[in-house]
Amino acid sequence: MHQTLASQFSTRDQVTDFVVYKGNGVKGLSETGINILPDQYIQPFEERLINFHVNDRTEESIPVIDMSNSDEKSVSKAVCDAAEEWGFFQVINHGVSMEVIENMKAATHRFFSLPVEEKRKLSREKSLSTNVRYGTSFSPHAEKALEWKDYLSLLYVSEAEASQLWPDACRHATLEYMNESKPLVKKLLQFLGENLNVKELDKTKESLFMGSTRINLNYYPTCPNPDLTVGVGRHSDVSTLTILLQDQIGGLHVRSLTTGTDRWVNVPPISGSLVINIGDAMQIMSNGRYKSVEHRVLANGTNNRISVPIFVNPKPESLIGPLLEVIANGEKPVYRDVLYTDYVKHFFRKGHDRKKTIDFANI
Ligand SMILES: O=C(O)CCC(=O)C(=O)O
Ligand SMILES: [Fe+2]
Repeated sequence: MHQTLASQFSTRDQVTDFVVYKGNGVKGLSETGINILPDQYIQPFEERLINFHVNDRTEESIPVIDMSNSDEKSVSKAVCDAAEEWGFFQVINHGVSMEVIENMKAATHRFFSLPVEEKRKLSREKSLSTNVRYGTSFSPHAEKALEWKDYLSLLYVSEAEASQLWPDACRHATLEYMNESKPLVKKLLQFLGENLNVKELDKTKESLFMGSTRINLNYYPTCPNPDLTVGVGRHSDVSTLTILLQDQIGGLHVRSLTTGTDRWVNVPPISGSLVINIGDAMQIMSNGRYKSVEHRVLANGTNNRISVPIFVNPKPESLIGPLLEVIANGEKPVYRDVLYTDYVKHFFRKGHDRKKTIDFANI
């Protein structure tokens, strides 16, 4: 028989202790069989799904771009158009093998299936490095309401560091997936750059566009009251570009820019595809031409879901602002130059808050 929340935990603090501090995560909480959502996960009314018009018809979603003939002008044009009009698209025939993708998904399940004592070694309190962190929600200390998600976040520094610090359960598959996706990342950045008059992805531009990489393994367990909470709250990414692998469960929603009103579209899972989105750093560098768009993840009442975003970021010490190539023609800059590390700190200081992070770089 399922335990109720009341029989397992008598106070709100006991739930937080079990999930956040003891390292059980929401996965552990879900697996106790609780059938009532604890208070701290109840999102404010305006953040709940009921308030959004979501267009579920698959023909009204983000573009799907076939990368198989990527030398053709039509492909780079489709990428740049999608970056301007949606800020989000899916790619198929992208060059990352199905085997590598399946191994990455299996590795994610393998990591989250580890005993709590193993995962907890990588918690904020215990991890040997800030570059490797297992946690839950987004910033539990800064959030008004918690989010129904656990994660492992890995900042890539070098193969040597990864082989020392990354968990055995997922290290090999994660490195392989990151390496295989690199040509795709470069190609997309080349397309987006050329369209902004950046002639070449030289060393300086590589460091600015893709100087550091973070990969997250996300786990969204089954939730007792999915309508009252979220998997991830509305936010835009702080990356240059994000490459997202999602499984077949679905639940990612993207705000639609084209319809003007507060409309959202569902991103339907397509087997073998990768979801690409523009992040704030790219919106700033393109002086607002490419859009870093709000998205959110629903909690799910019947299934566990996983996703694996690769955040392709500027180097932390990079100064990011509208590119000279963009403003050379007299275009007025709408963002100031900011140190990327300051921008990221600003993002993590608070809970998810829609598109507000980018105001930090407003002129
Ligand atoms: O799980 C997903 O589909 C998206 C996750 C996400 O938006 C993020 O980690 O920034
Ligand atoms: Fe995101």
